[in-house]
Amino acid sequence: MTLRLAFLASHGGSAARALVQACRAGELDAEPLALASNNSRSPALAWAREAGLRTAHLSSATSPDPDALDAAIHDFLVGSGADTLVLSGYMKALGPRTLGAFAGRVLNIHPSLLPRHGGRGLYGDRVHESVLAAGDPESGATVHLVTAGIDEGPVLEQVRVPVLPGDTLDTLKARVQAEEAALMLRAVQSLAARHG
Ligand SMILES: Nc1nc2c(c(=O)[nH]1)N[C@@H](CN(C=O)c1ccc(C(=O)N[C@@H](CCC(=O)O)C(=O)O)cc1)CN2
Ligand SMILES: NCC(=O)N[C@@H]1O[C@H](COP(=O)([O-])[O-])[C@@H](O)[C@H]1O
Repeated sequence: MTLRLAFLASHGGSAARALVQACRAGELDAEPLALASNNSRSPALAWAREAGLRTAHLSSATSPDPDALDAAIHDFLVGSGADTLVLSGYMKALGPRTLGAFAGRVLNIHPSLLPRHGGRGLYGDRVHESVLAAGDPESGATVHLVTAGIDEGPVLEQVRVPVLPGDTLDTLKARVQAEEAALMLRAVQSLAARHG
C-alpha cells in the first residue's frame, strides 16, 4: 500500500525535500501530499508550493489558542488525505488531536543520539552545542516515532558520526546533517514495507 505523506517544517524542510525526491525517483512507495509550517517565510513552504504540494501557514499567529491551532493543523493534514506525518525540522510541540489522528505514524528526525541531548529546549543548533559542551566522542541523528512527550518516542533508526578534535558548531552540524536524508529515507521505507 502506498504511503500518503504530509510534512510539518519550521525552516528548510530538508528531510521533506529528500523524501519527495525519493518518491519521484521511484525509491520510495509513497505519495507526498501536503506541507504546513509555523513560519510563513520558511523556505520549506516556498519549496512545497513549487513542488505542487498543498501548503498552509499554521501558527500561534493564525490560531492564538493552542487547542484551536492543534485543531487547524489536524484539519489541514487529515483534509489532505495523508496517513503518515513527517516532522522535518519542526520546532513546535505537536498537539493531542493531531497526534491522535496519526497514531503510530508520526516520524521525527533529531540531530543527536537520543536519548542524549533531546527534550524541550534542545532543537537545531542548540543540540550540537550541547553535544560539544558535554565533550561527547560521538554524535549522530535519530528518527523516532512521535509521542506526547518531546523526543521520548521509540527510536526507529540512528546513525553515528565522530566528534573530532577542534570541531565547531558548524563542522559538527554539517557532519550530522550529511547523514540525515538517508536516515529518514531508510526509516520511511521500513514503515512503507511494514504497512505494505
Ligand atoms: N508531541 C511532540 N511534538 C514534537 C516532538 C515530539 O517528540 N513530541 N518533537 C519535536 C522536534 N524536536 C526535537 O526533535 C523539538 C522541537 C522543539 C523543541 C523546543 O523546545 N521548542 C521550543 C520552541 C522553539 C521555537 O519556537 O522555535 C519550545 O517548545 O519551547 C524541542 C524539541 C517536534 N514536536
Ligand atoms: N528538534 C528538531 C531538530 O532540531 N531538527 C533538526 O533541525 C534541522 C532542520 O534543518 P532544515 O530546516 O534545513 O530541515 C535538522 O538538522 C534537524 O535534524
